[in-house]
Parts: sequence; C-alpha cells; structure tokens
Amino acid sequence: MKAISIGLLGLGTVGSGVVQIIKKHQDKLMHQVGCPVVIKKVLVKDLNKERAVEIEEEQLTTNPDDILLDKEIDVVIEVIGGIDATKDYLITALRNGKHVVTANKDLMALHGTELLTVASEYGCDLFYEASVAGGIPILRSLVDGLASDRITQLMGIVNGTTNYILTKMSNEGRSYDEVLKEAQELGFAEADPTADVEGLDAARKMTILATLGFSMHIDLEDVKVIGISNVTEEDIRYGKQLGYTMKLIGHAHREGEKVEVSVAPTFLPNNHPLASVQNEYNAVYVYGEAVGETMFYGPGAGSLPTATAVVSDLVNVIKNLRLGVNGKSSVTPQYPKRLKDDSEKYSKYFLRIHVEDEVGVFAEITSIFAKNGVSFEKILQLPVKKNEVSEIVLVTHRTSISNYEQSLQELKDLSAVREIKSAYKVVR
Ligand SMILES: NC(=O)C1=CN([C@@H]2O[C@H](COP(=O)(O)OP(=O)(O)OC[C@H]3O[C@@H](n4cnc5c(N)ncnc54)[C@H](OP(=O)(O)O)[C@@H]3O)[C@@H](O)[C@H]2O)C=CC1
Ligand SMILES: N[C@@H](CC=O)C(=O)O
Ligand code: NA
Repeated sequence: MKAISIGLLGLGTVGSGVVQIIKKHQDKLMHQVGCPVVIKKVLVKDLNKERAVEIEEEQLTTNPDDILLDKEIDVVIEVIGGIDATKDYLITALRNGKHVVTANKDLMALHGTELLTVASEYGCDLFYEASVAGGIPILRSLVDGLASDRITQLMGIVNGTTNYILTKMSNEGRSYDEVLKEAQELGFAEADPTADVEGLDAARKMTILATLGFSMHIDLEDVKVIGISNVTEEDIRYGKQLGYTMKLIGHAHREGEKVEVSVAPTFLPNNHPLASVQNEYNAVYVYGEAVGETMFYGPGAGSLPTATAVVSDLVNVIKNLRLGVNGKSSVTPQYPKRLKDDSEKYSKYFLRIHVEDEVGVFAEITSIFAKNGVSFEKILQLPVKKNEVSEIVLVTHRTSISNYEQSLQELKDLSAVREIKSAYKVVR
C-alpha cells in the first residue's frame, strides 16, 4: 500500500504531540497499517513562531487550501480549534474525499451530526476520540466495547483544567487565579479558559458522551451548566469537614425513556471512586444495565496523551481504507430525544447560608424546607463574629430540583437571611 499522506491543521499543544508520535512510533504504525504515514503539510497562523517539534520550513503553510484541495492528501487532522471557519474547512476536506480526525469538542458538540452526515455521504471517516477525555479511549468504548449494552448513567470528570485547579486548591490551599495560570502554562486550558472554568468545555464533552451513550441526539442547550469560578476555598474547607471532595462533575442519567444531562461543581464522598482523580486526570464512570459499573481513567489533556487518541483514530482510518469500509461506521441515534423535567431530577444539596444571629431564625429556615418536603442529612451552625451573622451549613437528603429551588427562593425572601453564600450538588 502507498504511503498515507496527512494534512495537519494546527501545530500547537496537540499538533506538536501528533508530529512527535507519528515520528517516534513510525515502526509500530507501519506494522499496524502496512504502509508509511507521512505528514505532508501543516497549517499554522504564524510561520515564524518557534516550534516544539522539528518541522521543515516548506511543510508549513498559512493557506488552508494547500491541504484541503491537495489531491495527494488522504487524511486531514484538525487540531486548530474554533467553530465556524473550522467547520467549513472540514466540510471542504470531506467533499474532497479526505478522511478527518479531529480533537475539536466545541465543533463536534454543536455540528457533529451534520459533519458525520456529510462524511458518510462522501464515504469518508470522521473520528473524534480526542474530543472527550483526551487520551482515554472513551468514545470507542461506548461505541464498540459496550455496543451490546443499554447505558443508563455516565458520570465524569471530563475537564482537566478545572480538575487541576480544584485539586491544587484543595490539597495545597493555593488560590484559584494562581492555579488557573499554571494550567494555562501547562497547555491544559483552552485558548480562552472561560470555556473551561465556566463548565462549557465539560458540557460540550457531556453532549458528545450522552449522544453516543444513550443513542439519542442531545443538544448543547439541553445541558444544565454551572462552572467553578464561584467556588471558594471556604466551600472546599467546609466540604472537607463533612467528608467531601469538590469536583466538576458531568452527569448524564437515563431513567425509562427520559434523560437529564448536567455539569456542576459537586461534592463527592471522599471514598467515591471519582474523588481520588487528581490534577489534569479525567475519569468517566459508565453504568450499563448488563455490564454494571465500569470506569475509565487517564490523562484528559496535554500534548502527548491527546495526540495518542488522535493518532489512534488515524490508525483506524487507515485500517478502514485497507478494508474499503470508510464512512460506514457512523450510526444515527436510535431514540427520539426525551428530557426529564425538574420534578423528575433528584439530588442531595449542600448549602451555606449567612443569617441574622437571632433567636428563632433556625426554626424559620427548617420550616421552609419542611413545607417543601426537603429534609436534612447534616447541619453545622457557626457564628461569624465580624459581621454579627451566623453561618449555617447544611446537606439535604435527596430531593427534586423543583422542591429544592422553591425552598431556595423562599429562603432568599426571608428577612433574616442575609445571603446564600453557596449551593452545590452532593453525590451519594
Ligand atoms: N490542549 C489539550 O490538552 C487538548 C486540546 N484539545 C483540542 O485540540 C484543539 C487544539 O488545541 P491546542 O493544541 O491546545 O491549541 P493551541 O492553541 O496550542 O494550538 C492551535 C494551533 O492551531 C493553529 N491555528 C489556530 N487557528 C488557526 C487558524 N485560523 N489558521 C491557521 N492555524 C491556526 C495555531 O497556529 P500558531 O501556532 O501559528 O499560532 C496553533 O499551531 C482544540 O480544539 C482543543 O479544544 C482536545 C483535547 C485536549
Ligand atoms: N481544556 C481542556 C482540554 C482537553 O479537552 C481540558 O482542560 O480538559
Ligand atoms: Na478520548
């Protein structure tokens, strides 16, 4: 078989890793696919930038057409990021018969179905393993490994940057801003880290996971998202006192025919398997009705781990080329979308409330919860001398979002309540 020619869009953190792996593992690739793999052209923004890997000057270009319209290029690997222009690049590549591998969750979460349709129309593969949980082969596990099962729950730490921040804040008592800067320097964070810290990156990944796991087309706007930018060191400290670890958790749950998908900072009991996932590592817990509990763990971000997933997708494209089955693996969702409403979504909650330090306030608060059918599992009450307020920290038993939000609204309207300082989900 002739050499496979690659056009690489992007030579940043992930692109450099792809170049390194293709060079370093050339013998293994040759053994697996039976032909050499050659990077022909690389699209960048700045031709004069210093590169983390050795690359010939004439391999670099700033003109996407040098790749998208080059008849000799078989596979386009997209690691530039971005949405609209990148979508056009990929559609052009597919229409020109090029297979595509991408790490772009922003694009796949929004336009994945459309791009997969174009790919199959043109008999091309479109693989995106690196887009969720970096180096963990989670998409392939859902699509192939667990193909025979009915998955009912996906719960994961799917953003490396926020896990890095929460780990360092919790274990080393370091500040949010300092650790975010460090995650950016290490190449985990997105070009604009707002998507990481506000939970959008995790929501995009949960959209992709839930769509594949439940075989139901889930849209990004179906995911209820809360980020970590308001999490304080105090919250983490209180959580520790109660035996909890704070993580940004993506949760997709199917009960009967209906599903819910959310991303939120969540307290996990210290002995929960996801509580021990540290730094930029990711983990996805998957529950299937037949298989039971499974968990996938590994690096969720970073140059070489992410590039491993990209190059493994490339190997699959080339294997399909040899078998002549490209463009045949994408399966349209089996079920119509059915979402739970708030009265059908259940969780426990942690609340930290500042109230006037007066007789009878506590009774008023408990009566609001009781009226809405919400009971408590744990309560702490502490004086905060400086402002003559009292601090109440409580954990509820499981309750519906509707009952919880109604209680929260009534609490806010109570004159003795100065401020609801924080509110988080708690996992059993
Ligand atoms: N970093 C990570 O750990 C992970 C990243 N991803 C995804 O992989 C993709 C790439 O991320 P990452 O490598 O971190 O990003 P970087 O910012 O490190 O690299 C982006 C690369 O693309 C080039 N580029 C960007 N825009 C253009 C453009 N308009 N035209 C030409 N070249 C362009 C840049 O060129 P130049 O170098 O000249 O500036 C750079 O080489 C993103 O979709 C990201 O979400 C997925 C999983 C993990
Ligand atoms: N910014 C992302 C990179 C990988 O998807 C993260 O921190 O997880
Ligand atoms: Na992955």
